[in-house]
Amino acid sequence: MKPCPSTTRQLIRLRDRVLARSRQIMLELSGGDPEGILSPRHHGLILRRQRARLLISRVRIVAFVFAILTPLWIAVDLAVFPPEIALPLGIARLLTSTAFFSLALMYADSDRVWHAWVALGLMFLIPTLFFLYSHSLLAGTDMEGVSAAMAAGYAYLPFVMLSGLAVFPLTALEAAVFALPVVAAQALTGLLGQDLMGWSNQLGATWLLVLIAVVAALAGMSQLHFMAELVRRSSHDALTGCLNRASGEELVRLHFSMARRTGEPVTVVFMDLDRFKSINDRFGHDIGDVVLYQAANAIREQLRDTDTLIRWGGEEFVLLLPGATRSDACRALARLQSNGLGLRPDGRPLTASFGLADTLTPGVSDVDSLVETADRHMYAAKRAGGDRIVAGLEPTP
Ligand SMILES: Nc1nc2c(ncn2[C@@H]2O[C@H](COP(=O)(O)OP(=O)(O)OP(=O)(O)O)[C@@H](O)[C@H]2O)c(=O)[nH]1
Repeated sequence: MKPCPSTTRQLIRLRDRVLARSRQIMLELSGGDPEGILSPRHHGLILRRQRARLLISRVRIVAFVFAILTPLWIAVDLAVFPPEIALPLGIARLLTSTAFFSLALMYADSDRVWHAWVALGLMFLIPTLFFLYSHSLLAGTDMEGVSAAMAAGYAYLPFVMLSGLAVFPLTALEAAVFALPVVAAQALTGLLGQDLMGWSNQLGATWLLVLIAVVAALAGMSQLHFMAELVRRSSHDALTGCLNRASGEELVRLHFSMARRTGEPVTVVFMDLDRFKSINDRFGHDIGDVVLYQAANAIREQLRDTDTLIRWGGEEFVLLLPGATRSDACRALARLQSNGLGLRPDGRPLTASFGLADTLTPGVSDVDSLVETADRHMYAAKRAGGDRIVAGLEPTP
């Protein structure tokens, strides 16, 4: 007996709702980012590069502002201090300003982590040296009234410096490393008897400085946490939890340049699910989404921790296999094919067409040609009927 068409439609609608809800629950449980699709190593890599870029740009802005502000105070020094103090202080200010200007020009387009650390180190070193010099100059002289007040102002420079820690997204350890020399310089002036505040205030001032450093470091840490979350969200595809195309492309470029430097191979696999449109057409878009999600999961489970799955767009994915030649990748993909990518809603196996290229493939000279070659091979697999791997290694018929 043939089932009544309206009952069939109702059953399909019910199944759609159940599957859509289960997909939603799965995504909610995983926070939209099923753990492991993107290894922490890769997420860390992108975050580190973006943070380094941000740190360097902030250092350069702050350095530029201080390069302008530092010499402006020369007029005040000349007005309140005697020439034997105001003149060397003025020269120190000009040197400090020049150092800040140089820092503002450094590492313009860099996203290297060690560049960011060097820039931050200089950012704190330059005013610390100025503080130590100005302090030793002013501490040896007897001053009263406005001059004494202005001289005491120099003693507060470390407080300004350490509150500036809050501007930078840093870990607790990094904040401690940058804050420690400043606290040490401030304590040193007290130990050497050069305190402009008087002994009674010096200890309390050092303690206050540490507290300010801790609070500023907490602000920097919360910035870092916020940034990590933003990077995670902006770099992932919400449906499958894979890296999205923009971040994926960045990672492919990064691995390509590392492979060029080290001579290690890296393989890019273009993968396109076969006849995916017919799933949407027959069973609806929500079921199509579930199939996509399950396929991404199936691939993830079979990847190594160092491999990355990127959703390139629609039902097209890119697999990035660092350290693998095309032959290695073919073996991994053959395993993937035999274990399967999940089922189509009608119960038949879901298949895909794979196109490969590695850094040793003839004609691959840059990252664009690497991706284009893999894409071309994938289309060759598609033209040949799908459900196959084309690596450019096959004997020509
Ligand atoms: N459900 C769902 N479908 C999507 C999504 N992104 C793209 N698609 C669909 O994927 C289908 C891709 O269709 P085609 O490019 O014709 O590819 P195909 O049907 O897989 O055919 P072959 O690639 O030749 O095997 C289209 O129906 C798109 O609407 C998505 O996020 N969810």
